[in-house]
Amino acid sequence: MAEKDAELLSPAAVKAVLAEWGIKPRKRWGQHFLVRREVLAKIVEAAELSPADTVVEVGPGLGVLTARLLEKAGKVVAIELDPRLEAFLRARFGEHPRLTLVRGDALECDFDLLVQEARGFFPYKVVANLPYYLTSPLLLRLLTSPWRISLLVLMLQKEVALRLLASPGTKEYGSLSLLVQYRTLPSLVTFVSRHSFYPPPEVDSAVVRLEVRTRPSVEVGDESVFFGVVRAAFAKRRKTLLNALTSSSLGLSKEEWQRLLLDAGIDPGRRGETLSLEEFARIARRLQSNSTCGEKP
Ligand SMILES: C[S@@+](CC[C@H](N)C(=O)[O-])C[C@H]1O[C@@H](n2cnc3c(N)ncnc32)[C@H](O)[C@@H]1O
Repeated sequence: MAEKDAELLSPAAVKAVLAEWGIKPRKRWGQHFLVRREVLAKIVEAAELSPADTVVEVGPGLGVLTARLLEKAGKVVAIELDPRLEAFLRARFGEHPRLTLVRGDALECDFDLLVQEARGFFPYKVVANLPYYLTSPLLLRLLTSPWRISLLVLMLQKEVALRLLASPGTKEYGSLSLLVQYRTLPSLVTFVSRHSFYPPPEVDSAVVRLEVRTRPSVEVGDESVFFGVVRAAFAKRRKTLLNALTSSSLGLSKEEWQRLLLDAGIDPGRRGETLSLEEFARIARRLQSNSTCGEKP
């Protein structure tokens, strides 16, 4: 296995294996294979794996990361969409006793159920070099499902990584930053050049580590109200918070929003992108206390 690994860590080796198996990489499935040993090492290190860990890997591809996860973790559940790569992986890993290979779309899978079926341990970790098109929908699903995940270590497009880590008032800050920072403690592991992949993508990447919080970072009451306020504020980035909220479907008049924002200690003339998580939470809590009293402000 070690020898085979070494072979798959150069563009020439990956190219040759793909040709041998008649696999043409599909751009729309984000098939850019990692060929840098140091990056693999950083991903595995950031996941802090032990034999007590179960890892779900999304998109194992040719299995370079899978092999390293298997060296450190107790169990690995790998979900691959492409039947051609699934066939390759089955040949590569054989009947590995600690690997469960699932052929399917990660967006359709219930991760908790897969781990349970694989007799894995909870909470588990998610480690993946993600196809770019999948990043936002998958993150949304992973962070809004009641699944028992303790940590995510993900390779994603650099620009998306910067959005996850962004602070209020920056152009990268948006609803994805808020969701991630609400649910997790995010940190940057490393930036990764496009030349670390074969075939190289058109953008650079980054690895991020998202430590899932046991409790969200702020008290928001009903989360659907909180995320409704966040979505409304960012739907019209150029508008003031007052105008963005008034034109949303949240149901208050301009005067009502004006009063609610002032009561929450927030200047209605600010833009949504300048508000911190705590300030959004304050608006959401006010909105809920209004409606539970049956009285509009
Ligand atoms: C960026 S490549 C990473 C491959 C490998 N892990 C590596 O690091 O070299 C993304 C992988 O995700 C797979 N993939 C794409 N869409 C997927 C989906 N919806 N569910 C599961 N796997 C998917 C692709 O076929 C590909 O193997």
